[in-house]
Amino acid sequence: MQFHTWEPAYEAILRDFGYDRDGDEAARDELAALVSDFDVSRLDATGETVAVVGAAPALPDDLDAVADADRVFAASTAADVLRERGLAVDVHVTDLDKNPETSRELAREGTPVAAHAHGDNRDLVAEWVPKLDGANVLGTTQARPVDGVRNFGGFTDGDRAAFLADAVGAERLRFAGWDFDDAPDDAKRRKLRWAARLLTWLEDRRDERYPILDGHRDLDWLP
Ligand SMILES: Nc1ncnc2c1ncn2[C@@H]1O[C@H](COP(=O)(O)OP(=O)(O)OP(=O)(O)O)[C@@H](O)[C@H]1O
Ligand SMILES: Nc1nc2c(c(=O)[nH]1)N=C(CO)CN2
Repeated sequence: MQFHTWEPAYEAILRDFGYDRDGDEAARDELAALVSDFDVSRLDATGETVAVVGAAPALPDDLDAVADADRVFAASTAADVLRERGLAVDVHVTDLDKNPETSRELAREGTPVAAHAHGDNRDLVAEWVPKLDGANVLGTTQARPVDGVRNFGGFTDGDRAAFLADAVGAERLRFAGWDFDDAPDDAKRRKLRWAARLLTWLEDRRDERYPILDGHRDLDWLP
């Protein structure tokens, strides 16, 4: 997704949460100093079904879509649930705030880690990105992309995984581990609300219907 297409969504998110754009840009620049260019063609999913795996509490009972998929893009702690059950992770999408040791292990094994920098995880980026095998790190930002730091669209780890799958040519997206009604607190609920909005936008752009969005579709925020 071109940044000018993403930017209205980004600005709506900045407004809603009161995030500081300068903070996101500073985080992006710090990440850019730590990563090298990642060859995104390594993730090519043309013609494939990608499972976009979120970390809803019911994920362990929702693994059929994962087993059926050609590739698995796992968000944050969803990667741990999959690995505990012997299921492969093809990309780990994370802002490093929950399971950075898993990111380190995956990158060491050769699995790409899409590591995201924003204004509220700069300390984590500084601490953990240098510990990851740099050959397997794809730096991402929600601000304007620079150098090796890319913006495929998306906000939470899970919806960023979906936008990444879209960007690398996935023919079909399947969702596992998503539940917009099962958030532990209000902050998470608000973030999931944006995840639902952004996925509604994605399904609209791709002319698809994702059952996880039933009862949660929202395009009213689009300028
Ligand atoms: N009920 C849910 N609770 C938590 N995450 C969910 C849920 N449903 C879907 N997800 C998706 O799973 C992703 C991973 O969840 P997890 O709680 O491990 O991550 P997180 O590191 O707190 O995510 P983020 O930093 O993006 O908020 C979320 O980013 C979200 O997109
Ligand atoms: N500035 C900022 N950006 C974010 C944040 C956050 O807490 N602050 N959280 C995210 C997903 O949890 C994604 N992006």
